[in-house]
Amino acid sequence: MTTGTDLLALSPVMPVVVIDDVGDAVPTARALLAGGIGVIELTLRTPVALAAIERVAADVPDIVVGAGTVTSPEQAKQAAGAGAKFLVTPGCTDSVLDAAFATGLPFLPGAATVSEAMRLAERGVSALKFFPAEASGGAAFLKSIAGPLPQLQFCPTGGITASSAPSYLALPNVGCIGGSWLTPAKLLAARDFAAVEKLAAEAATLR
Ligand SMILES: O=C(O)C(=O)C[C@H](O)[C@H](O)COP(=O)(O)O
Repeated sequence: MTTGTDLLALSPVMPVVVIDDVGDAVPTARALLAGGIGVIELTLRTPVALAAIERVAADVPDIVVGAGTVTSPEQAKQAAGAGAKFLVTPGCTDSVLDAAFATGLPFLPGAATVSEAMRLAERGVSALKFFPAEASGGAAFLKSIAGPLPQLQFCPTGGITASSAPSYLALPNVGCIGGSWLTPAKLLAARDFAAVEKLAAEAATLR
């Protein structure tokens, strides 16, 4: 996997995961993998996120682990150092984009408007995260821009559920969708990894 476009092809759903207890990282990754999802985005929203990436990279080599919520150049560097195989950003600035390019990792920069998407395309990006998807116009927005921007592929994320997923996945410019519904905080707090595996198995058949 070398480009953002390769990243979109890994799975119909990119699980967006918030880890509070670093001990949950490996069992969560194993549960997703057992359910048929071969990719995990660990968000840099908690103090243990980088350690969680390190553990998954070391202990669950069969899942492709990446870092989400990358909002600064330093975080891009740190995530790469921790063993992340890809980066995802909710939006994008020039400095974050430069730092992401510098890691050499595939990455999905976030965009929510046509102009943001065009600016990223000018920088050579062809796979983007569309965030926050539901709040920014949802599937109808992506359908509208497939005509003028046919070269761009998206991973819409934000407010998507198992029931709204098919309307996104049916679009020609959607490579995969992102969502946190496979790993709800409640299930992780209860360490109910069997339930995570079940949600993953359902998500794996979405496309
Ligand atoms: O953390 C990031 O980098 C984000 O951009 C936000 C996440 O992608 C969404 O919070 C996931 O959306 P939900 O599935 O609605 O929970």
